[in-house]
Amino acid sequence: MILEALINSEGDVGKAAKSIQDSSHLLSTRKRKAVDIEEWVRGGNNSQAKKRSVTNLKTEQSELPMVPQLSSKPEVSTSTSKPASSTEQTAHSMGKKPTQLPPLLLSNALMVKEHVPCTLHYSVLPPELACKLFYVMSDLSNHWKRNKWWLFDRVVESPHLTSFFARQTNGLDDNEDWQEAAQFWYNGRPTDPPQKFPPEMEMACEIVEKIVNKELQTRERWPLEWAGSYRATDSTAMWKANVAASNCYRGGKESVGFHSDQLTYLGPYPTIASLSLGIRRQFTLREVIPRDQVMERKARTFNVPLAHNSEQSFDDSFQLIIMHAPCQENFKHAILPQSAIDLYHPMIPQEPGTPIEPSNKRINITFRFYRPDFQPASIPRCHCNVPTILRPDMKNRSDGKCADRYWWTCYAGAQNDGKGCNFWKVMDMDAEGRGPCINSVNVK
Ligand SMILES: O=C(O)CCC(=O)C(=O)O
Ligand SMILES: [Fe+2]
Repeated sequence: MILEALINSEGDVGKAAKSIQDSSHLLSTRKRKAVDIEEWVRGGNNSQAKKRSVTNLKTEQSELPMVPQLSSKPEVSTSTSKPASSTEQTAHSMGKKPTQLPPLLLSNALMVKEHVPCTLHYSVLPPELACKLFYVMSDLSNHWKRNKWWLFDRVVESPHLTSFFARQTNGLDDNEDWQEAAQFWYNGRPTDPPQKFPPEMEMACEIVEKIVNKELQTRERWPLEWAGSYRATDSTAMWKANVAASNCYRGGKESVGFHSDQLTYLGPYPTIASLSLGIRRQFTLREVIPRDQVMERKARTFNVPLAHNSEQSFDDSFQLIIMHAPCQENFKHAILPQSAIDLYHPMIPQEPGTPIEPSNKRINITFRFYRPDFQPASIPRCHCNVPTILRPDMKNRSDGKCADRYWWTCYAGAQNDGKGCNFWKVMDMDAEGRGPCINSVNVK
């Protein structure tokens, strides 16, 4: 409903807020309205969010990627879009959301594979490497930051710490200056120069790449996936990581709300390999129901417990989850706050001869491939002269299976008092000279 109000008011946040206020579909108290906005930020229908009081919201806002574009009014022809039927429009304008089913616990790798476009992998790293990597990242995280952006009339912060790393080379050639040459943008502003992969992260990445490539051999490929060649000793390599985003959650309260990862530099149908170290937390996935199926399908939430690498003796100890295509297009994911946690007991002390200190931290490293055909220089700019972001049209999946349309939209508002422009453009892979993609090289 909030997104619709924004569209109807041509991206004017003030007008949108006023129309929501006037709407008879929302409850009348200010408190309830704030909770609705929170639900929207988190992707909606989250019973935990419903229970939280307004005063908690400030510390529990989710990170940027899930915030819909603040100016979503199309300024180019939408002739490729499928008009909503009147029933859908009525359902949508009444703010109806698909009924939720109770969450399903995916407690083993088979269940994960069956229900979501992800795979789970056990005991990925040698236990000592996993422990050392935890210590390295935990120390580095003392200097990490919370993401900040504008939401309506206030600045919000991500409820966890985050940092960005770039690998020595870009995965395509020996160019070691690639990250200095590339100015990435995030949250509507240029990012700080990325850090280099520490040696332990590089070792972990090489192991993760092998697992991802083995898995990809067995999977269906999607038309717009990258199909270029990688610099790899293994000629069968279908995926390389050249960047990593890392998150640190201290205790059970730190979290990340429902979002799908920004595709601006990843391109459509990315593969993202997400490694968990430290305390066990639950990874939650929720399908986004296409608009034309809202009346007949129910949305389900899936919970996947993710544990530290070295807990290999337990059957339910997972440490690497690979989000395959089309996870970002069809699902949102989150690490929701939890009231109780078990401390992590590292297997070796940080310094030889010192006592082992239990920790309440979870470190997550998501290894990603930034595509050469989605380099910063090739990203269209909006009327604010800020690089746009690439968003999948999750709600209008015409075959009901995957997004077939992506938009470039203004994101300048995230750093500019919430004020962006109306820029909105359909991404056209061929016309923009992007690729090669799986569909153009005829690989199944
Ligand atoms: O911590 C996690 O497992 C998820 C992190 C995440 O979703 C992200 O970095 O985009
Ligand atoms: Fe994410």
